[in-house]
Amino acid sequence: MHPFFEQVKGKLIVSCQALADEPLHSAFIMGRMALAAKEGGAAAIRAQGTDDIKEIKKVTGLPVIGLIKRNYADSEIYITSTMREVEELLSTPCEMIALDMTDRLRPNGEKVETLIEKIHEAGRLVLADISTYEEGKAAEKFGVDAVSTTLSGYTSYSPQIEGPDYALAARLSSDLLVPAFGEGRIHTPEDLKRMMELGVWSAIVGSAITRPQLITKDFARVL
Ligand SMILES: CC(=O)N[C@H](C=O)[C@@H](O)[C@H](O)[C@H](O)COP(=O)(O)O
Repeated sequence: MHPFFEQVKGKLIVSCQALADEPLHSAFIMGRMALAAKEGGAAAIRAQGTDDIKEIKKVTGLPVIGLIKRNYADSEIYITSTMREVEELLSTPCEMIALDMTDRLRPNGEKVETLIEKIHEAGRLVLADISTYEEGKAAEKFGVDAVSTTLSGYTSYSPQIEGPDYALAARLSSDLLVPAFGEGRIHTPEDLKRMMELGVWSAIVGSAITRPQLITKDFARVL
């Protein structure tokens, strides 16, 4: 097994992302955010964009799951959609690349197999971001190294629930041979604990730690 998996087993992975329309959009700030996450006990970082990934690696030295969010007119897929994003990510030192592996058409009709092959040839790991159990099973067949519940609630056909998709995480953890990560709407330490107790390999927390505009909103809405 790749050392990455030993490093993150039973641990917290923190997603440090701020897109161009978010207040903290800046590689410098994401580097500092990731350093704070490291000080707090994060075992790895999930990050968006080549500048952020390079800065986070330099500042923290932690393992990084890289992705690029980019919208295309002919597809709903936006997380590492095409070979263009894969090649950009391969220019960074990230250990693992997260790919949308939902059952939806990719831009330009590109095939996910080609992307997986390219990533593996470069000696990196593939994380499948999925929204349903069936997509997780299919991703495993495609030869990915791990799956994450990232997109549950973000495809039209997955359950639209407020909290984390514990049921999906539990099912994937018990049925798949590859590690399953719990991700998406883990808002509190209690949520994280429950997710881990379901048997996930590790869990990824983003907004509740690294999107202060959303954290503030949560406080402000009770007033
Ligand atoms: C759906 C989507 O695009 N999720 C993105 C995936 O990279 C990120 O915006 C999330 O922050 C990440 O998945 C962690 O989830 P949460 O922020 O809920 O803890």
